[in-house]
Amino acid sequence: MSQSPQELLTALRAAPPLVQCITNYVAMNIAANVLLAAGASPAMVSDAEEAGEFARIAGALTVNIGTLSSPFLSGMRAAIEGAQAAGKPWVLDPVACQATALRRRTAADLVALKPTIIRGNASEILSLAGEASQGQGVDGRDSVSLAEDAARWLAVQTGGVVAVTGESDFVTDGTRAARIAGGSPFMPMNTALGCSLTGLCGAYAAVADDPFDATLAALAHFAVAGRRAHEGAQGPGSFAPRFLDALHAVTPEALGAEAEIRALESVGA
Ligand SMILES: Nc1ncnc2c1ncn2[C@@H]1O[C@H](COP(=O)(O)OP(=O)(O)O)[C@@H](O)[C@H]1O
Ligand SMILES: Cc1ncsc1CCOP(=O)(O)O
Ligand SMILES: [Mg+2]
Repeated sequence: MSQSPQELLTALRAAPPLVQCITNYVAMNIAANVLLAAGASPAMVSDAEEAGEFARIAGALTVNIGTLSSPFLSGMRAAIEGAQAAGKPWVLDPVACQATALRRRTAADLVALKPTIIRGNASEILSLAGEASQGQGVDGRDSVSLAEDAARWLAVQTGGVVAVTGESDFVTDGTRAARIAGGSPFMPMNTALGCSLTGLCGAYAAVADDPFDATLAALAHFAVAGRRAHEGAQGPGSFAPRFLDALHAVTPEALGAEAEIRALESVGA
């Protein structure tokens, strides 16, 4: 039986999950505040000496290659091993994976470890699937619809869930798929909101039975809060605090009522 975003937000607020975020220097503060506002408990723990131990006690792990370096990578590997040993979900954010040989190689190595969820913009998901990508550094430059087949292929390869985000979002586990509408054009003008959404996917995955339901709930929470925050915002600056407030103010009932999730036909059903 699938769990709705309303049920999952109720569960998350009842028992805030501990989410280990190995994320980039740009995102650390923003993502922590986003998770706290939504109702989760973030911890930015990345050193290899403790990352594996921490992953065993966290509800979920998120791994982000935004400011990639050897120490970060060692921490990621230790943490993934710890999460997998403890049966905890882990989420990959392949930031700018199309940009350099190091990023392409690292992202491919991490994908081979079979993340529970991969969340990226369309340019990143295309690149992960070995297709041409127009991404410019960390910014997506391709449409979500162009990356849908790449996402399905990647989901089948990993056995996990793949989320492609942009003006409207797409989620698939290779069999099921859905689109989520909402958000705000000010969101891509605020750095690290994609990274923060990856953290929130981890939070929902920690409380959900099924990572597909968790991903839908996280994306819907962002879409609803983004749409609410857009009202009255003058630009990206005034949007940012409104967005944090909206993440916090959205109740499970409002999430259920305002989420615009459209299920697509199952492949092979
Ligand atoms: N033009 C847009 N309109 C509405 N929401 C958007 C738009 N672009 C991105 N978003 C939202 O911003 C969040 C971050 O997505 P995205 O910008 O694709 O990630 P990244 O920052 O990793 O490139 C997602 O919730 C997504 O739905
Ligand atoms: C600007 C920047 N540079 C390296 S990581 C990063 C943040 C990217 O965040 P997001 O992918 O969520 O926009
Ligand atoms: Mg990103």
